[in-house]
Amino acid sequence: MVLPRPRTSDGAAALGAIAARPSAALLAFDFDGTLAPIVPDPRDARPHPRALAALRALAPRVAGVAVVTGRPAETAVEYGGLDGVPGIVVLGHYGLERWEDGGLTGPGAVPGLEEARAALPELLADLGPLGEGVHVEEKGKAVAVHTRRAARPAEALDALREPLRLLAERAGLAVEPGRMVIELRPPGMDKGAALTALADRVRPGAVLYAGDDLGDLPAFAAVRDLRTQGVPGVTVCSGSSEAPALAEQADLVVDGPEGVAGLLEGLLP
Ligand SMILES: O=P(O)(O)OC[C@H]1O[C@H](O[C@H]2O[C@H](CO)[C@@H](O)[C@H](O)[C@H]2O)[C@H](O)[C@@H](O)[C@@H]1O
Repeated sequence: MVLPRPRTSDGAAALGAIAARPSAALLAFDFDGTLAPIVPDPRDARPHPRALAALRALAPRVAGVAVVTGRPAETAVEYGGLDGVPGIVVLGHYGLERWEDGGLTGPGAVPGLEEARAALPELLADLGPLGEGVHVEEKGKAVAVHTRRAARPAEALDALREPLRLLAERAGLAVEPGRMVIELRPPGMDKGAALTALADRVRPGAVLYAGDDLGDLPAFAAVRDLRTQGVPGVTVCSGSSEAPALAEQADLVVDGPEGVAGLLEGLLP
């Protein structure tokens, strides 16, 4: 398989370094929209079969493989079949949780979440007909309000922004906007801090991070920061029409999870 060519010289140098010496590379991926194609019901999300197969094959050859996701870590492990990827680390809830070798670590109850949960039914009812099809994903340590299945998903999302911002402020939670979703989650962690901590542990010779959504921007910034410390890094956008801001900041844009699968296959011997 041929490797795609990043459009930046930094990205090209990093991908070249990874291909030349995979044993020193840290490869990290977002789950939904990057490894797993976007589907209407979050419970149906599963990795692209070729991406998962390539990840399994690459894992023993690299310094580290990680999934950094807004999902609870155990949900990503279950939906992704990630316990079949040797040595993988799964950082859930934007890095608050860590799953490794079958063990999970993370914080306990989240202050303010109960208050947010209790307020959601009335807040959604206030949307009127625009709210039909809007649904709440219960994530244990966060709640996500999804509009993908509404008749007018983008309009419903826009109508929810301010009420959810105010609710999060009252409850002391962070607002995480995404692809037809707004999440209320614990503050104080993001994918950038999660990736930085992981890189501190792995001490890679080069890093690749692939994502598809706004929540991945801090991880892109972490890759750029690693570059300033002399660690080559490449940011990859799993492209879609829903998150143009991410494509603008990526060294390499590929065509969704299928493109991510092709990239991983290109790294295989
Ligand atoms: O960090 P990620 O792994 O990308 O998780 C972010 C959110 O992804 C999920 O929602 C997205 O994928 C769903 C399934 O394809 C889709 O229906 C939804 O519209 C997308 O926003 C997940 O349900 C959320 O909990 C994650 O926070």
